[in-house]
Amino acid sequence: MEAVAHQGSRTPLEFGGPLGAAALMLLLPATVFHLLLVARSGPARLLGPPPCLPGLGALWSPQALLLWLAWLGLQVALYFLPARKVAEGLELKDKSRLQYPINGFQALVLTALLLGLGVSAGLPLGALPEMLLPLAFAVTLTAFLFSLLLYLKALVAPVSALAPGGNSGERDPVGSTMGTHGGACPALSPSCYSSGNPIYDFFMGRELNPRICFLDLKYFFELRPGLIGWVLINLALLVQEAERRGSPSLAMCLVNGFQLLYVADALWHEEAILTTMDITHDGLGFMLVFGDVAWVPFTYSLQAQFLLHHPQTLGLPMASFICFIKAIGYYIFRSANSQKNTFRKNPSDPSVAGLETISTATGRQLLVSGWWGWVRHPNYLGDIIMALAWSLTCGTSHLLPYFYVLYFTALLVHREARDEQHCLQKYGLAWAKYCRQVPYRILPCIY
Ligand SMILES: NC(=O)C1=CN([C@@H]2O[C@H](COP(=O)(O)OP(=O)(O)OC[C@H]3O[C@@H](n4cnc5c(N)ncnc54)[C@H](OP(=O)(O)O)[C@@H]3O)[C@@H](O)[C@H]2O)C=CC1
Ligand SMILES: CC(C)CCC[C@@H](C)[C@H]1CC=C2C3=C(CC[C@@]21C)[C@@]1(C)CC[C@H](O)C[C@@H]1CC3
Repeated sequence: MEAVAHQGSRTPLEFGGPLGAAALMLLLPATVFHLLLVARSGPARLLGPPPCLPGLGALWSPQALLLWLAWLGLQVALYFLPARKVAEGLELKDKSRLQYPINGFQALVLTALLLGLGVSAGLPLGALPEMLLPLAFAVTLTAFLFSLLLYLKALVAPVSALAPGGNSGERDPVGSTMGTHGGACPALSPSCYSSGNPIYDFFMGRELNPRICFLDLKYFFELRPGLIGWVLINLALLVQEAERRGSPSLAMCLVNGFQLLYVADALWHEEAILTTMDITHDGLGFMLVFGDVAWVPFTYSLQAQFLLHHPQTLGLPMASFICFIKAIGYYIFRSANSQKNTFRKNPSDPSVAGLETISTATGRQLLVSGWWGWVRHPNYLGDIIMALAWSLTCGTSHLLPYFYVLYFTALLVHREARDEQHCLQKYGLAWAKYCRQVPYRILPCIY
């Protein structure tokens, strides 16, 4: 995922430029299908070939497409229900701020209630695991189609609506935009917000906050259909395991509980997503659309998929040890995220007022003690520790369930590098000082 410079440009393109983007557009869906196939195979080899390649008949199912569209429709409807709060996003280029409903947790609870009603009325939830392959196929097709519509929409969007980054349109400190055609280009020229390569722009996305009325597509996709869909798939795998074996295993219950906690936590702290680089910086293109709706539900449920086909007996001592690891990871993840969010909202809040800070030229401050004085991304460390706990529920006989830990570590290392660049641009010398005071990025004394 090394950055390459576009010809004549001053801003490097990400993910290896157009070639890398094209390769990822093939590789990411191929990985989803590979994992779905090997998880149900006897040897469950992460690196081996899948037992057999499915034909179009096994992939294409109109029912799966209908099910996916119905799920999407349900999540859209829940998005429009009255929210406990309407939050404002960060200030945009034209000085306006967008509004976002804070009702993701409510959507999760209502989905659970509707599902409960459905199951008591005879909905065969345990049949869902048999549909994972055609479902993933339908979701992948719609992700391609939807990204194409977004790409076309961005062609007619005003320049003020285009993403400042992800497509080599980073702002330099004097307000012009470092474009792709060599030298600084005028901030209002659309070509400054495009790599000039349709494949790259399709992959990275160009429009920052595409909306259909009040429906903010990026915010919606990042938190609703895929994230809640992940919990639903896990639950369906648990139900099928109970149907096959009389009761769900301890390992399956732990994975379901841990990942439900993770999703519920994200939805409970939904407002925090508004300051992430995905929302404030990246365009909405294939990477995020596919990542949100296909990659998250179908690969993040890998441990539960593996457990259905490869039952593990987990003794109480091992289960307690795994719960302990999960608790440590969650504690670091949640306290670090909350400390920064509280500090950003109100630096004089008693819980953060005593922490040491560095002032920056923007008027904002950086924490240099507490969690953020330990390493520069304590929340990533907590997240990786939790990922390890999820995989440990699957035992140590196979590498496959550890795919998530490996992928996730790579994702966060790459994300940390991108965030570092943004912070260096934003905070300049103050960021360099922070890096000197807190030299390690994610893992104390090592990285
Ligand atoms: N499960 C998954 O697939 C994924 C999970 N995640 C998780 O989502 C959460 C959010 O991650 P992400 O958005 O990447 O990044 P962070 O929440 O770590 O946010 C980074 C931002 O925090 C601010 N910041 C950095 N250092 C300091 C400091 N010392 N003091 C004050 N502010 C600071 C900067 O923004 P500013 O100064 O502008 O406020 C920086 O850009 C994490 O817990 C991560 O683990 C993320 C990606 C994928
Ligand atoms: C397909 C590619 C390999 C990359 C896709 C990336 C996406 C899967 C992730 C980008 C940022 C994400 C965040 C979350 C889920 C994964 C994606 C969408 C969270 C919502 C997970 C829960 C956390 O509490 C907040 C995260 C914010 C970023």
